[in-house]
Parts: sequence; structure tokens; C-alpha cells
Amino acid sequence: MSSSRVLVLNSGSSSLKYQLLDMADSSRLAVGLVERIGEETSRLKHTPLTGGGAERERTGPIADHEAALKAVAEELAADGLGLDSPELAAIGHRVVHGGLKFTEPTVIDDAVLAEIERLVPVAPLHNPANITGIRTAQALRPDLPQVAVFDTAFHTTMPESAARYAIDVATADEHRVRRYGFHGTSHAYVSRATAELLGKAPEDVSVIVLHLGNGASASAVRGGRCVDTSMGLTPLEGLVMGTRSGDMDPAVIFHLARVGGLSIDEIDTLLNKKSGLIGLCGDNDMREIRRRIDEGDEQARLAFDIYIHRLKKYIGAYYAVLGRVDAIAFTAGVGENAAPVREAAVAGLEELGLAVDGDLNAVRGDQPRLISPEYARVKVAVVPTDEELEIATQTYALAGKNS
Ligand SMILES: Nc1ncnc2c1ncn2[C@@H]1O[C@H](COP(=O)(O)OP(=O)(O)O)[C@@H](O)[C@H]1O
Ligand SMILES: CC(=O)OP(=O)(O)O
Ligand SMILES: [Mg+2]
Repeated sequence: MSSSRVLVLNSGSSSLKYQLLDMADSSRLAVGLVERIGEETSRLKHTPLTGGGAERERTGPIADHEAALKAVAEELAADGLGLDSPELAAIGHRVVHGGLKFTEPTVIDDAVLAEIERLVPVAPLHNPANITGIRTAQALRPDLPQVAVFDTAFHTTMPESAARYAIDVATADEHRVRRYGFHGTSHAYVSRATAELLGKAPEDVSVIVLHLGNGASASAVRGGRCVDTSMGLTPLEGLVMGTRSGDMDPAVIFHLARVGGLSIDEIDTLLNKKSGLIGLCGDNDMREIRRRIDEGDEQARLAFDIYIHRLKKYIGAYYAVLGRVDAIAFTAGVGENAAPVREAAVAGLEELGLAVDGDLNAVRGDQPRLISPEYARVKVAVVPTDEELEIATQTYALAGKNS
């Protein structure tokens, strides 16, 4: 029997997203999500996409990522798609921080795992969950190749002028302090798909990608290579996010510690989990924020305006970094769905050749599409990201064929 299936695991700080794909035709066999891991109200939503089974849900406490993956394995087994299947060729893991060492997808062995572990201090929300996912998957299928696909890999092409902070070089080098960038799998996929939408080769286009999910980042991509991105040492820098502050004067931290009396851990939690949209208005879901704005809520309005102001600054900055821009691509939950965000981010940039057509912007869909008017010199696009398909493709290319 040929083995062409790949299981993709994307472990977040409190969630586990997964997809089982058949790489013979890149089709999805099952997809699902475990949310609120570690809380009393965990929820597993499993959707089989083959064999006509219906969507299923489990609620109740799921203590950690190990328990979550075991529950996922049970759901898959119930559909005859269990992890013990000989058709499974490999397991692909999204790993958020790969430092500078990992520039390509990598088959995981003990040394690779140790390196991912060493990077925990610079990705405290993400790498520990990734490691648990890998260990649990290894225990379930020790014979299978497990592949790490790194968020940071695509950004390793950034020039030193973009990657370095302007701090003492010896200190920076000693502690590996530099800008790594994240969401790279998405930036790579979306920049390529945008070139395709324009009918051009990736080598021939310059694109600004705006990945606006709960975490959010922008990137400047020239000829298929990343030249700058908004996230830094950790996924805290850059745009305003669902719960993260993005850019601010680093002296805010000293002030909060010295004058406010907050501990470093408290400030870490404040900036990573209680800031951004949720800190500004109490909600991190753009749907809810738009609903409140429609009802005249001033706090939601201001949160939205701050979010847009930052986004616009990055569009301008990356326009300048690239010098010439062929397209701006909006992606991820907010970028793909929130027409008012796209409209507001581009408003007033006509002098830069940028415009959004109201009717095209209002169209919903899951295919890449242009939303700029015919005359716009710089195209504006909505390009749905597919990190899982990209991870599966890379995993299968590396490990699938030999198994
Ligand atoms: N229909 C919609 N309209 C506006 N925003 C949406 C819509 N659907 C999802 N979102 C936004 O997308 C976010 C989730 O994006 P996603 O890319 O799935 O994030 P992550 O991968 O970081 O969990 C939600 O928090 C919400 O703000
Ligand atoms: C790196 C990062 O911010 O990831 P996510 O958006 O999944 O939190
Ligand atoms: Mg995401």
C-alpha cells in the first residue's frame, strides 16, 4: 500500500490545529481544532472530510497538549484514519522559533529537538507547545519521520540591516538578540500565490504581505525572498495584534517596572496577553469590534483606529524598503474576512498608486482575488493563507517519499 498521507500539527499556546492530508492529490481527509487547552472548558471540533461522517465536538477539560493530541488520535481512529495507519507517511509540525540555524524544513531527531528547546526563552508562548506536540507524536508513532517546518525559516534571507537591532553588537551576539520574524510559512505561501494571481513568476514581483490573524505581521518580499518583516526577536514586535502590543518605546517596560512596580513576568503577560485590541477595548475579535463600532462604541472605534494607523505605517515603510511594489496581499482571519480593515488600511494612499474598489472588497470567498480597481498601479489582493497545506507539502517533499 502506498503511503501518501501527512498529518500536520500546529500547536499554539492553548490550541492545537490539525489536518490530515493525502498528498497524492493534496486533498484534506480530516481537519480539526482543540481550543482552550488547560482550562475546564476545552473543546475539540473534528471534521471528517471523507466517508461522509459528520462534524463532531467534545467538550470538557483537556489538561495539556499531550492529552489534546491523544484525543485527536482517537477521533481520527473513529473515522478509520488512525495514526496507526500504514498509509501515514510522515507528521509535519509547525515550529514557531527556529533561530538562525533552521533555514529549511528539517527531519526531527534528538539534536533538533534540543535546539528547539534551547529557543524556548525567545518563544515562550509557542515553542513549549510545539515540543509537547512533537514528543507526543513520536511516542504514538516512533517509526514515522517527523518534520519541523519553522515560522522563522522564510525570514532568514533578511539583510543584516533589517535583522539587527541598533544595540551593542557584543551583547546582541552573546544573547542572540536580533530580529527573526514569524509566520514565515504563511508569508512564503501568500507571496507566491500573489505572484500567481498577477500572472507572474515570484522572482519578478515585489509584494507586501499583511498576515492579520490573532497574531499579526507584515513582510516585504522581493523576488520571492523576504527583505523585512515586522516581528522581531519574539512575536511581540510590530503590528497591533489581538492580545499583543506590537511596537512601543522599550522604555515603557522600565517605567512599568520602576514606577509601576510590576515584575518582569507581569509586564511580559501584560504585553503578550492583555494588550493589543483586547487591552484597548476588551475584545480581540474583529467581528465583535466592528459590531460595537456600528453601535457607536467609542472605545472600540479608537482600538480600530490604532490598529489601522499601525498597519498603514508598515505599508508605507515597506513600500519605501521595496522601492517599487506590485501588490499588497491581505491574509489570515482578519485580512481575509474584514473588508473594513482592508478599506481603512489603504484609504488615502492613492498617491502611492493604491486603491480598493468598494464592490470588489465586499465580495466574500475563499479564492485569491484582486480588490483594487483596474486603474490602480499597485494591486491590492485578498489571498487566503494555507499554512497547513504548505507544511504538508514541505513535509512530504522531505520525508514522504522514503517511507
Ligand atoms: N468574518 C470575520 N470578520 C472579521 N474578522 C474575522 C472574521 N473571522 C475571523 N476574524 C478574525 O480573525 C481572527 C483569527 O484569525 P486566525 O488567522 O484564525 O488567527 P490565529 O491563527 O492566530 O488563531 C479572529 O480573532 C478575528 O479577529
Ligand atoms: C508567531 C505567532 O504569532 O503565531 P500565532 O499568530 O499563531 O500566535
Ligand atoms: Mg495563525
